[in-house]
Amino acid sequence: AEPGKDAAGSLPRILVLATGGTIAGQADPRATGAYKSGQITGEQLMASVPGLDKLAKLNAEQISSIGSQDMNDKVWFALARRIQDAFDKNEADGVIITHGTDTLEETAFFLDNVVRGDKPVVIVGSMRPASAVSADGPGNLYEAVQVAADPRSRGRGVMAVLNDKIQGARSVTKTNTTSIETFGSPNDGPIGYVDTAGGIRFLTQAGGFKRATYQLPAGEQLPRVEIVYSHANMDAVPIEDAISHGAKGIVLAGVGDGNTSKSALDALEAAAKKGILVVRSTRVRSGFVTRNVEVDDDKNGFVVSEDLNPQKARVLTQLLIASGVTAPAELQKAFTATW
Ligand SMILES: NC(=O)CC[C@H](N)C(=O)O
Repeated sequence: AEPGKDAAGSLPRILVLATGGTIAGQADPRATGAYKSGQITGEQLMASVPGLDKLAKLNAEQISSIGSQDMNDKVWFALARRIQDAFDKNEADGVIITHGTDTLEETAFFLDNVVRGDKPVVIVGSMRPASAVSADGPGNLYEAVQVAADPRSRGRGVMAVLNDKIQGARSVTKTNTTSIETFGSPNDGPIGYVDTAGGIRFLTQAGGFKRATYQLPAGEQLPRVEIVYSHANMDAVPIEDAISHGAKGIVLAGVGDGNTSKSALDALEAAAKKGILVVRSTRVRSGFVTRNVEVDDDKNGFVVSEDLNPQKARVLTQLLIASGVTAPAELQKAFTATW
């Protein structure tokens, strides 16, 4: 069969779940340079991109209309359940999520850890609103459909598609506040490229690292996990604050290789003794956090985030706490990607 089409020649069925963000944003005519996220629906978005109907049979549903700075557990759970249902009932061959770019990487990583199956899930956004000169949304959406509709995209987990690059949920991160060239994978680069003329070029095999799939916890909320950002002159106050507000886990956005001051370390050690899960990540953009280098993780009962940045380490910490995992070796293993 031709790529993207099954043996009978029918187009792949793509479910588009719209959540809001700049891709659905419009300029506010009263203020130059200002615009509002999430003003147009997924349906309207797709209608604005010529040629999509030749790539796939698209069906859009509106899950929310929010800027992704307001992304929350409720929308995450709704997305995860809808995607799983569509796959389990064979209603769709792939899913596209339209999303704001601010927390796109967190939603991608959350879904990568909870959705079962090998059908493609693509998350897409844009940096410029639909009404801007050279809006990047329509091109990104077209490329997202190309990727979601292609059988070679199976078994690759959740992928972010923006600005001609296909990036894995574990690696992808926003690197520039305003440029359209913002999403990068600092540790391992994109998993592929896509453009309207050349199609898709994957640089990696499908499959990738082994992933556990976590169950969604009952209720509409993940456990409270705080990120504490380290810096010069760091004291214990932010850690004590997190504990007094009921944090079940603390992710350290450490300096360097996940380091922090003596007083902050002492507070983290005390937190771990109380049963709070302490994960050392880093404020540094790239690299891995390594166990037992300057900090005695074995003695303190800490876990290191490896290559996961603080905001993704937070999501995994939440899922692990919700799953009742407490054994240190098992916790550490969950953070380490093995191929
Ligand atoms: N470029 C964007 O998508 C940013 C808009 C908004 N802050 C959001 O994340 O939804």
